[in-house]
Amino acid sequence: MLHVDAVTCIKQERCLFEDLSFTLKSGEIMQLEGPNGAGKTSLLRILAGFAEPMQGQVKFNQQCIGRNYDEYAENVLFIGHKTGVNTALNALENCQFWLNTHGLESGLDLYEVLADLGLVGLEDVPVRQLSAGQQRRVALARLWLNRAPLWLLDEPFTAVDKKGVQLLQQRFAEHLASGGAILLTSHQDLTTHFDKLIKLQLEYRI
Ligand SMILES: Nc1ncnc2c1ncn2[C@@H]1O[C@H](COP(=O)(O)OP(=O)(O)OP(=O)(O)O)[C@@H](O)[C@H]1O
Repeated sequence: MLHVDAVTCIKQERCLFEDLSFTLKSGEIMQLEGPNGAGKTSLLRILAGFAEPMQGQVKFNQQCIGRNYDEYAENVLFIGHKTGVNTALNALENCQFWLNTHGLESGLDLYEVLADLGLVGLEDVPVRQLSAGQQRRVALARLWLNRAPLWLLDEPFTAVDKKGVQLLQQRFAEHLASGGAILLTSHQDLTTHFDKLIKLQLEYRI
């Protein structure tokens, strides 16, 4: 699904990674590990097409992602540190917005999705009035609303409690079983066993 070919990234005259190559196939989950500043977010942003690598290529289904970016964007779900949630809107309105912008009629009961995420009774509260973990849960509702096969998730468990982490990993398993692929950064180990878990370590280079 995703093919990273000899990618190099330099920021502020520091080489974060050089000649990095790997493949992520359907059904596989990759955890990017490494110390703060190693370049995990920088790599995810390159894979999402938000930043250009200094050298190398990123291919999705054999095609360079820049070649038909709009098509690629439909196939990838990126959830970064900035969650993309409109905090002036409530959880339900955010979900409706995501469904509308992706042109999806999911047929899902949004109240049910938000209930699964532990947001019962909070659907109508502006997101800015929710706790950090609850705001993160609203952002992660996109994992239930999106049909993109490739998920790029930057620290998805930040501020999420243990039960929430379990729920997310359950969702990951469903996504992988239906042919999706996931690349995530996380400073904590996954607690669910995934048969096809690949770990990629980025070192802090000086
Ligand atoms: N917007 C930016 N402008 C310039 N340099 C940046 C920018 N963002 C990050 N960097 C540089 O790139 C390096 C790698 O940052 P990055 O966010 O990719 O690391 P990370 O491995 O995701 O770290 P963390 O674990 O803290 O999230 C940083 O040390 C910083 O010097």
